[in-house]
Amino acid sequence: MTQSETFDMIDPSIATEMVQDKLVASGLQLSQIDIALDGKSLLSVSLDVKPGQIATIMGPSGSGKSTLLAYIGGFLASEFKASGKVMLNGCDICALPAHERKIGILFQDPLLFPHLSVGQNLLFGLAKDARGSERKERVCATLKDINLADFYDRDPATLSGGQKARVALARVLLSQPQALLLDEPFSKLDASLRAQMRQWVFDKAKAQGVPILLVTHDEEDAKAAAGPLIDLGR
Ligand SMILES: Nc1ncnc2c1ncn2[C@@H]1O[C@H](COP(=O)(O)OP(=O)(O)OP(=O)(O)O)[C@@H](O)[C@H]1O
Repeated sequence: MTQSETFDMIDPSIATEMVQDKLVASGLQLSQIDIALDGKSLLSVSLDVKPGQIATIMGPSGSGKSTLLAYIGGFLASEFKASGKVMLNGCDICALPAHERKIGILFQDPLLFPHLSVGQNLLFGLAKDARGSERKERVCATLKDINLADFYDRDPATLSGGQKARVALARVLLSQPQALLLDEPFSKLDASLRAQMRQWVFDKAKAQGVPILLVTHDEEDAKAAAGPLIDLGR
């Protein structure tokens, strides 16, 4: 039975509501997330991040920013007690293991596979739907996009910090995640590269309609993100 046949069988007003429910549910919703450590509440958060929107998480050191990302990503350490719902594009992902959540994550220190070239690192990130020669073409187009056109065969160990950050971000985006969690990914870059990278990743995420959660200490990042802001220190 097709979806429209299913809708034909029920009251049209209910069908409209169902369609609207689906539209409202796209993006990333955190509902009453409560995380505690050693019996004490660490954070309580509710947040709605729409497709292509960038939400910023700020707060002092130790306030739980990385812990919140770990909960959403599905790799929270067992020392924490957590409750609350994480909905991604209409699905409750809390019961899924990390590798099935379709969430891209990027940390402060970009990790590239040292035994693979830059191009092979990007091939590894590429979503499985791309095939054969199309795979290499997409990787080469991406390298051009991040101003590293001649870097396909380069050893990642020979890259500068900014170049590594660009490759790591590109690899995450090539996997076509449904949401992106960024844990201070620009903090080791100098001011001009930081602004350039920030713009690049925000533009890409907007184009792909991916909701982003950005952990940062930088007011400029928060201003550029221009989405909802959660301050865990308040
Ligand atoms: N595996 C763990 N076991 C026990 N406590 C932990 C664990 N990981 C983190 N913590 C504690 O949880 C609290 C929140 O840590 P978290 O790393 O989320 O803070 P943060 O806001 O990201 O800090 P920063 O800005 O310094 O990175 C801290 O008190 C930290 O010591």
